[in-house]
Amino acid sequence: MTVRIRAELPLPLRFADGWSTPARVVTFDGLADGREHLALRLGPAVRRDPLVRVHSECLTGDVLGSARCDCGPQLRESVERIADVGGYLLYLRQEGRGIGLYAKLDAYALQDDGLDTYEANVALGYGEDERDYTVAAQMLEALGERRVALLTNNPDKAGQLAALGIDVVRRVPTAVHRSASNARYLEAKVRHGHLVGVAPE
Ligand SMILES: Nc1nc2c(ncn2[C@@H]2O[C@H](COP(=O)(O)OP(=O)(O)OP(=O)(O)O)[C@@H](O)[C@H]2O)c(=O)[nH]1
Ligand SMILES: [Zn+2]
Repeated sequence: MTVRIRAELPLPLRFADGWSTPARVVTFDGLADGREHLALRLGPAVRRDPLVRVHSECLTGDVLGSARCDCGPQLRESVERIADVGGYLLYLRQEGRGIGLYAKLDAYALQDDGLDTYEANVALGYGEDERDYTVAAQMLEALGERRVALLTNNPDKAGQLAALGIDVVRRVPTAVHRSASNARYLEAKVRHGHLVGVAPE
């Protein structure tokens, strides 16, 4: 089934500190997994290579302000940077690197006993990272954007999108949002190939 835009409408954003930006939210029909993924269209319209952030849902970090990860600050940084130059934020409903919210919280309990974020997933019987970016590629195609600059430190995300037919012309690193509470989480990401704090070559 071809993926099509279902609706697009204004969704002005205002954050707790008062920073605000106009935005448009886009919904889709026909996405591969039938879940309610969203795109936000932000900033000026650009003719080539929009800046795109593919953000996986993290209820604890994005909504509640959990300091165990860097998702909340990355989401805010992404919205601001895309609003500056023009592009999209794709908000994918694959919580906990695809294992779900309760399983992620089970994994947190194991992390408190000494496992890292990836080992904890495996101890629970899941893959280290179960995310699949098929729906992100489908959303970009429906938006008419096959060439993008991708805001990420995660080479797997860029690699999966490229394998799905999206031309990632540039990787744009995100800032490092380090704190005492998320330091071990970020170190585990680096051990698994994330380019945290590394500029693209
Ligand atoms: N299973 C699991 N998922 C986590 C944990 N901490 C954060 N997540 C999830 O990880 C996802 C965010 O992925 P990250 O690896 O932080 O970042 P990324 O999006 O792959 O990489 P960047 O694009 O560079 O930010 C969200 O779905 C979070 O819910 C954890 O300890 N265990
Ligand atoms: Zn998080």
